[in-house]
Amino acid sequence: MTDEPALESAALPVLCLENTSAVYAGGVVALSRFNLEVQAGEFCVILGPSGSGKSTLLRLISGLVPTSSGTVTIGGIKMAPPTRRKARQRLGMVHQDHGLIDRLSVLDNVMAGCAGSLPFWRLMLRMYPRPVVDAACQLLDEVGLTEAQANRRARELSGGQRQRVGIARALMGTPLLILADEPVASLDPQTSRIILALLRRAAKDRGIAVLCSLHQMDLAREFADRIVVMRNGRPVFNDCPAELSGFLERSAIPPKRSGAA
Ligand SMILES: Nc1ncnc2c1ncn2[C@@H]1O[C@H](COP(=O)(O)OP(=O)(O)OP(=O)(O)O)[C@@H](O)[C@H]1O
Repeated sequence: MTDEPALESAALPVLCLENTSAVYAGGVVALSRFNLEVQAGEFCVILGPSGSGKSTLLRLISGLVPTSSGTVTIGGIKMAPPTRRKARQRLGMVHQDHGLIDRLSVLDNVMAGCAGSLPFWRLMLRMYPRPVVDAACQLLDEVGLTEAQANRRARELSGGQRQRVGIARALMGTPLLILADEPVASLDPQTSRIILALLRRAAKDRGIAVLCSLHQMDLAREFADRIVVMRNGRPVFNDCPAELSGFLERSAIPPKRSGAA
C-alpha cells in the first residue's frame, strides 16, 4: 500500500538484479539466479575468491555480458534492448587499469566522461563548452589534483593519481550508479584508502550508489556500508561489515585481516 508515494519512490533501489543469471559459451554458469539491490548513497562491496563471478557481475550490470535470465535495472531502466543505451547513461565506470587515454591531457580525459551528451564534432576538435571545462576542473579539485596536473598528459601521472582521474571522469557523467572493478588492485595500502575514501564520499555527498569489487577484506570492512560475499556465482553473505566475522566463523573460513577474500 502506498500512503506516501513520494517516500516510497525515494526508497526504490538504484540498482536492482532479479533472479539474474549469466551463462558463458561452453555452459559455464558464472552467475546463478542472483538477487541484489543497491540504494542511492550506498557503498556496497563485492568480495569473493577468484572465479566466484565478481567481474561477470559488474560486466553484466554494465551490459557487456548478456543476461541468460532475469533482469538488471538501473534507476528503473532495464539494461537490455531497447533501453540499454539509456540505462548506460546512468552508469559511471571505474576500472582496475584506470582506462585513461594516455596521450590526452588529464582534463581531456575527465571531459571524456560526458562524451555521450556532446556533439561528435566537439569531441573530434576537443572544443568543450565552458560549463563542461569548469565542471571537469571542479571535479579534479575535488579528487585532489591541481591545475598544473590537469594540463599534464595522463601517462605522466602515478597510479593513484590516474585513479583519481578515473573517478573524476566517472562523476563527469552525473551517474546514478558507479561500478568499480577492483579499483585499488594495483595500488599500495595508503593510496588504496585514499581512492576508496573518494568513492565513498561520492556515494555520500552525491547520493550515488557505488558497487565495488575488492580482494582486500580489511578494506571492505573499513569502507563498505554493506558487503556481499560471492561463491560460485551466488551471494552467500549480504549484510553490514559488522556481521561478516560471524558469517566467516559459521562458514569455518578463517577471517583474514588483509589479502584475498
Ligand atoms: N569470457 C568467458 N568465457 C567463459 N567463461 C568465462 C569467461 N569469463 C569468465 N568466465 C568464467 O566465469 C567464472 C567467473 O569468472 P569471473 O571472472 O567473473 O570471476 P572473478 O570473481 O571476477 O575472478 P577474479 O577475482 O579472478 O577476477 C569463472 O569460472 C571463469 O572461468
